[in-house]
Formats: sequence, C-alpha cells, structure tokens
Amino acid sequence: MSANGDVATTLSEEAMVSRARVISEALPYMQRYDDKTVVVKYGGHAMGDEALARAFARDIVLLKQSGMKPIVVHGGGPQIGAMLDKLGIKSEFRAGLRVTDKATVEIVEMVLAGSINKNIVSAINAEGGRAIGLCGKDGNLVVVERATRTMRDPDSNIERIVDLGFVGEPKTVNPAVLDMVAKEELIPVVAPVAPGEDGETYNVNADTFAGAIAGAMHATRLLFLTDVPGVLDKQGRLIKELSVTDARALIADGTISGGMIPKVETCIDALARGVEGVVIVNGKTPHAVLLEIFTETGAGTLITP
Ligand SMILES: Nc1ncnc2c1ncn2[C@@H]1O[C@H](COP(=O)(O)OP(=O)(O)O)[C@@H](O)[C@H]1O
Ligand SMILES: CC(=O)N[C@@H](CCC(=O)OP(=O)(O)O)C(=O)O
Repeated sequence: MSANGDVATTLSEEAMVSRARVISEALPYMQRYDDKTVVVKYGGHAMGDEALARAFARDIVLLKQSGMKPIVVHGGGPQIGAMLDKLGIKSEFRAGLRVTDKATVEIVEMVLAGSINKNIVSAINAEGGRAIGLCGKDGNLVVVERATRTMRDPDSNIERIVDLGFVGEPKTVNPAVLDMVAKEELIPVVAPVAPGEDGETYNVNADTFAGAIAGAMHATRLLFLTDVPGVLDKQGRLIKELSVTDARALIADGTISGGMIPKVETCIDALARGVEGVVIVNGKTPHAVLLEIFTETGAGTLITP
C-alpha cells in the first residue's frame, strides 16, 4: 500500500475512534434521563427550513428511542401572523401576548392545531417515531382561564387592565392524558389552544403552555428552542447561566423584552414547580436538542434557582 494509503487508513481509524467516543459519551445521559419526561418547546421562530425540521424530528425520535419520554409543545407565532396578514386581519401584541378576538382565535386554532401540529407529527413519523397530535381540548388536557395583564399607560403613568380577548392562562392540566399516550409509546405533540370553563376556545402563549405541562408532568428538563442563542445581555452577548433573581432584574430593566419575557417567566415558574433544568437554546442550530441533552456543556442559557 502507498504511503498515502497508510495515512488514509490511520486517519480513518482515528475518525472511527473519535466517532465511537462521541457515541459512548452519550451513555451517562441516556442513564440519567432514562424514563424521565423531557418537554421540548419548539418555537415558531425555530421552525426553519425542511432540513432543520427533519433534524429536530430525528432528535425527538432519538430521545424516545433512548428511553426518555419526550413531549413536544409547539408555537407558531410568525406563522399565525403571516396567515392573519394574508386574510387582512390586524394583529397586535400587548405584554408579549397576541390580542385575540373571535376571528383571530379561529385562525390561531387552524394554524396551530391544524397545519403546524400535523406537520410536526408527520416529520416525527417520517423519522420512524410514532407521534400523536393533541391540543388542550383533547381529553381536556389543559383547561384555561382568561388571562389578565396590567400595563402602565405611558401618557398618564396609570396602571390599566389590558383586555386581551380570548387569551388563556393554564388553570388545570390533566396528566392522565399524557400518561396514557406515554404508555402506548407514542410521542405527544401539543398545540397551545385550549378550552375555557366557559366552553370558548382560547389562544395560549406556547411558552406558558409548555411550562404548565412540564410542571404537571414533573418533567426533568424543559428546553425552549428559539431563534437566538439564549438570553442576551445589553451588549448582545450570550448569558450562559442566569439566576432567577438576575432574570427578574433583566426583565425589570428592559434587557429582556417581547417574546423573551413569557419564556423567562415560564422558566422561573417551572423551576418553582420542581422542574430540574430549564434551558433556552437556539433552535436554528441543527440538532440543538441532542447537543443539549447528550453533552455536558450544552449551549444556550441555563436558568438556575
Ligand atoms: N434579552 C434578550 N435576549 C434574547 N432575546 C430577546 C431578549 N429580549 C428580547 N428578545 C427577543 O425574544 C425573541 C424570542 O422570543 P419569541 O419571538 O417569542 O420566540 P419563539 O417564537 O421562539 O417563542 C428573540 O428573537 C428576541 O428578539
Ligand atoms: C396568546 C399568544 O400570544 N399566543 C401565541 C401562540 C403561539 C406562540 O406562542 O408561538 P411562538 O412560541 O412561536 O411565539 C400567538 O398567538 O402568537
């Protein structure tokens, strides 16, 4: 064999050993999370191209195959916005939540519980998993109450109650539905649309929805997949670890704003309910879920009690 051939063989062996090492390094994490519930919140901004969606679906199937109980809760804010635009329906956010009238909630349900939910289910099934699409209405999985928020009027500086319309806040979660799904070895994919006790349909912020499910299911991990590397400081640098106290201060001084507010508030709430690890990561990084679950360093922002 030529000298070149020898080098190629050696390199190939090295590459194989390195590959085996990576696979082997996953063992402690497989053991740590065996039979544990991991809730993955898949944000609308993290739903990129087809290749990224396939990588996400593959990661979820791998978690399931490794003995974990993954629960996917998805959003779809940008996709709802695009559909409302197409239909000429104006949409406005207050305190990070979409003001939702009767016409809007119909579109929200169609986009979230319809197309997005079924696309994720299909993607997981295409990778060899068995996913089932649900929303809060199925088996009364999540029942909500009308959300209320107060905001300071910038002109008068007076706090006012904001009417958000059909926006819900989880009131009860029925773990029996998800337990049954897990018993059948199915992967639940849940859309944040839910009934109120008044029988109306409500639009729920997907982060809040994921947090309620993670709390009720005593999840070990809650991952938020979004379109930024994690929580960023005022200079736009990634904050790798953030305590609850610091997170509150960053919300108060405006460093954390918009859609990051419900995300961080949900993290704080989930920690208080006993969820062990809460992380915000960039879903635009292929295989972000695997990197977070199966490596020590992970990526993104870890929120600590
Ligand atoms: N301090 C911050 N660090 C990171 N992102 C922030 C911060 N403050 C506000 N944001 C905004 O929050 C967005 C993520 O929330 P959101 O748009 O609701 O995403 P998703 O659709 O993934 O739930 C980011 O794209 C960013 O624009
Ligand atoms: C009340 C409220 O704001 N609901 C959200 C639900 C979707 C969502 O939260 O999607 P992301 O996770 O992609 O942001 C909305 O209408 O946009």
